[in-house]
Amino acid sequence: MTDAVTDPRFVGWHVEDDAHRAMPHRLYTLVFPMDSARSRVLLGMKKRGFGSGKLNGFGGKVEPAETVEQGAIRELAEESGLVAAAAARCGLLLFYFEDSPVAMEVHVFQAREYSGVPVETDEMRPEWFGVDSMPFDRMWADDHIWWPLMMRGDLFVGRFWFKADQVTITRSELDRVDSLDFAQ
Ligand SMILES: COc1nc(N)nc2c1ncn2[C@H]1C[C@H](O)[C@@H](COP(=O)(O)OP(=O)(O)OP(=O)(O)O)O1
Repeated sequence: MTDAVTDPRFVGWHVEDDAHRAMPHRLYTLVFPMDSARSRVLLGMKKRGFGSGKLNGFGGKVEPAETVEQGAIRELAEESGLVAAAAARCGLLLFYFEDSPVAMEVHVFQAREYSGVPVETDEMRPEWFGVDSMPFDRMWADDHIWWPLMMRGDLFVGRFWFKADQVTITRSELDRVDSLDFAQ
C-alpha cells in the first residue's frame, strides 16, 4: 500500500503527529450534495460494505490515477446518479480504528451544483434531509461533531479514534483551519 509520505495526494500527514504520520494511510472521499434552495442535503443509506446500515454522504476510495476531487465526483456519480462538474472542499477527517494498522484519510466535499436526479444504486439508497434536522442517530458517531462547522462554512480538520465496535469514540480532535491546501 502507498503510505502517507510517498503518495503526493495525501495531505493528512501535514497534521499528524510523528506516531500517526508513520502509519500507512488510505485515501477516501465523502461528498454531500446540497440543495441550498430547500436547505436540504442528500444522504445515502449504505447497503453493503464498510459502514453498511448507516446514512452518510457519497464517496469511497480514491483510484491511483485520479485526483482527490476527481475521485469525489466519480464516486458521487457511481453511488447517487448525480453528475457534478466540481466539488467544494470542506474538511479533512482522519480516522483510527483500534483493530486496524491503517489510518483513513477522508476528504470531505460539498456538491453545490449538479445535474440528474438521485437514484438508488447497489451501494446506496438516497434520501433528502433538512440540514437542521439531521438523522445523527443513524450516521457515524463523529458526524454530529463536525457537521456544525461545515454548515457554518468553516473549513475543518478532525481526528477521531474509534474502538473496534466502530461506534465508540475514545478520543477526538477538531480544529477550524484557514485553508485545506496544506501542500500546495
Ligand atoms: C469512521 O467515521 C466515518 N464517518 C463518516 N462520516 N464517513 C466515514 C467514516 N469512515 C469512513 N467513512 C466514509 C468514507 C467513504 O466515503 C466511505 C467508505 O468508502 P468505501 O469503503 O465504501 O469505499 P468504496 O471504494 O466505495 O468501496 P468498495 O470497494 O466497496 O466499492 O465511508
